Amino acid sequence: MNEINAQPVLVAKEIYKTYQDGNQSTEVLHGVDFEVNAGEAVAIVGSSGSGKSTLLHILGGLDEANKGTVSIDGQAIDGLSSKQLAGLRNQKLGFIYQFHHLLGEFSAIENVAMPLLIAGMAKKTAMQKAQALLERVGLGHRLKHRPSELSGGERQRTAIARALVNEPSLVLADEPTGNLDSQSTESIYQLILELNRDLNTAFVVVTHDLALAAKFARQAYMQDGNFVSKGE
Ligand SMILES: Nc1ncnc2c1ncn2[C@@H]1O[C@H](COP(=O)(O)OP(=O)(O)OP(=O)(O)O)[C@@H](O)[C@H]1O
Repeated sequence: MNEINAQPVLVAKEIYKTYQDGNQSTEVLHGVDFEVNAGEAVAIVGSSGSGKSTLLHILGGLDEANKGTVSIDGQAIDGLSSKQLAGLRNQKLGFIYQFHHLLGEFSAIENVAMPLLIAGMAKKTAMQKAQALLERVGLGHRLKHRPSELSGGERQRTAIARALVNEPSLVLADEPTGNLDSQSTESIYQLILELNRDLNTAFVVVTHDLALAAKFARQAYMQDGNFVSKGE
């Protein structure tokens, strides 16, 4: 890894999160520290309820911590207005969820172009970029298909193309293959790792599957709301 690559793209310090449910409050993250370098591929693993999704939401600015700081590419996200945060998310981050969240009334290429159009890019250029990425994820023959006309694996490939179209520094993925069969799961992980290598985009992927996590350069293990060393 060279000097430039070693810059952190994400720094989270002392993250605490408490959920309030009526009178009952439950602390689910207890002072989590987490750092990701540019171009790194990290898998977060841990048992159900250990706090993986909660942490990922906070890292992506989709949810707020009660305490602690998160910086993306050197910029603190705490204290940003919702408009500034939306702008930062659009520029710096990509998200892939278990469910694809594609817009049903739009084609694959339109779905992928959407973040660029939102960011103000001219439609022709946005569509060209979207097409190039869909070709890169193996969907050059499905550009005009709507989500309902795609297979589960194809929908997730479209969602991956959409997450990458803004050339983010970091992609956050929460169980991106949770709804897919084992063959599609394998090929989606293969694709994620290829894109990580080729585009030098950092990926943080939450999975409960240790065999899939092992394919990543680094594994981070969560247990009861904090990271632990392997085997703890
Ligand atoms: N909105 C909420 N309100 C109250 N408690 C919540 C809320 N969201 C999550 N929790 C609780 O926080 C804890 C951590 O949940 P989280 O979804 O982060 O875990 P996880 O490790 O991602 O689990 P899984 O692998 O099952 O998705 C769980 O005990 C969960 O019940």
